[in-house]
Amino acid sequence: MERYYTLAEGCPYASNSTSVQVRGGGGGLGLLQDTQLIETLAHFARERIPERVVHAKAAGAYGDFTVTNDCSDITSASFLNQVGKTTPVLLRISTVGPEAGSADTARDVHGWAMKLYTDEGNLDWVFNNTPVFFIRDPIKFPSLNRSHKRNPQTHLPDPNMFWDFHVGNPEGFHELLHLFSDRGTPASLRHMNAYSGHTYKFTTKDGSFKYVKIHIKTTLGIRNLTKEESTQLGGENPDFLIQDLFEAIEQGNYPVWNVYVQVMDPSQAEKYRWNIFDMTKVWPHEDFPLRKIGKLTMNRNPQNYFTDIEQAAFSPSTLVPGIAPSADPVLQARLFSYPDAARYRLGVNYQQLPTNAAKAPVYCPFQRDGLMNFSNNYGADPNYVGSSLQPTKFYQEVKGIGPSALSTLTEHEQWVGQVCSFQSHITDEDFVQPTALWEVLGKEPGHQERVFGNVAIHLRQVKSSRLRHAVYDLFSRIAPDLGAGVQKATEALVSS
Ligand code: HEM
Repeated sequence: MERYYTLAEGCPYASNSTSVQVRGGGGGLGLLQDTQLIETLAHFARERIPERVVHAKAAGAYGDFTVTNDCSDITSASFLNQVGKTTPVLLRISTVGPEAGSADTARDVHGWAMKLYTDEGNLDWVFNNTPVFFIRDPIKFPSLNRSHKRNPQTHLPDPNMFWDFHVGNPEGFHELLHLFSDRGTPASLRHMNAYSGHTYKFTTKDGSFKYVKIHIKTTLGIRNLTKEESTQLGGENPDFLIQDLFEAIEQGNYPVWNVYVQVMDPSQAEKYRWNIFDMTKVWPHEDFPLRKIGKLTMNRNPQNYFTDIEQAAFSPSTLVPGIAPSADPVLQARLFSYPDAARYRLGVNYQQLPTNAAKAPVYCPFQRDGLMNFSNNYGADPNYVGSSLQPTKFYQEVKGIGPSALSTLTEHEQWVGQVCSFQSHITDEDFVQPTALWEVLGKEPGHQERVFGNVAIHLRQVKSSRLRHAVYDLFSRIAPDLGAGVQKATEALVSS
């Protein structure tokens, strides 16, 4: 049958050329009975949903994760239990601070949110393109982001606020060095890495676990923009990165990443130089080499950006058996914050939206009703857990998993409790890894000099000389030549 337009309830939509009016005297009065006009205006005014408070601007794509190497010795995760096993994936790559309409080539950390639709439920990897973060105490997160966003009076991005926050919270200088290196302006999302940053746990069926950090590395090589290129592209094509990814996939030029883990035994964590719950630190590869587990291929563009990408909700708390959060306080806070954000942004039944719905069977009859519930709402099933009238098993009973090896776990948990008071102290140790990063940048000709200019163009806008000098002092704690180079480049611009 030939298709024709209808209203949302199905009534044929007559035509779009005239609204129903009482005409006379050269004008026309609208009628309440013109449902077509009222519906179209009312729906238009409600088309927008709140944009994400951070990570608003993004590209998205679908693809597959495939296991390439056996890792059943460190995790019981079903999607990882067989070489060659493939899991469908949704990926959303974002900038962090600026709004949805901003230029995606602007200098920023880039978010990497991945939903793996595994056969034991969804797993979200909500990562960044940097292996460390600005803070290690989650209570600072809203202040951090407000300082990167707009001034409450001028409504302008404000470098005074930005550097004021970071001088007051110098644990972020490791991440700042990443941000103001070339890595802060990727030339393409296909040529970019991503990192869990946080320590996670890979668990096995006997209840034992390893600590892991996850690395996703492009097979295409890293490519970055200079500040001149990123500024020019920001003006000429503010959607440059989205377009690059979309067109590459459209042309069958599918980007591929390898996925690795660094693996640490809990006993090693207790003796390690760096606190493994401190997200301003990495585990150097010479201490914990990368172990390959899989590969990721992005091979399908969204059919509809709003339903596939904008309505997607990712959370570090969306986990599957075999992967668990560590005691990193920032990660712990994130486990709460993302579902909370999704309930606000998308509504309480956001898990039912097609892009968020698990492909594995879901049976959650104790979570029902609520606004915009569009499932069958579990019909007549009991709405409380453990009914004897309609008995339902738990995962352990179905899978035959025994009690955990609790003795070692308990001892380790005591250690975990003791080491979690590290957040507010800054010591010289906090500058050791940034110094190592500075030396790595030095191996690439011109990169260190570009960092001077990248910081200077931003820091020059700070009015307070005291604040600018506090920034130079902190960069000097990483490396005297870094502090001096930033100072020289910045002050030259200030006095020009
Ligand atoms: C205390 C620390 C943090 C808090 C409270 C926090 C909170 C949030 C919130 C509220 C959103 C918006 C979610 C939405 O509206 O759907 C978000 C998005 C995001 N965050 Fe965080 N965040 C934190 C740290 C981090 C870290 C350390 C990473 C990376 C390792 C990260 C990666 C992301 C990504 C990739 C997104 C975008 C998700 C998407 O594409 O929908 N965040 N975060």
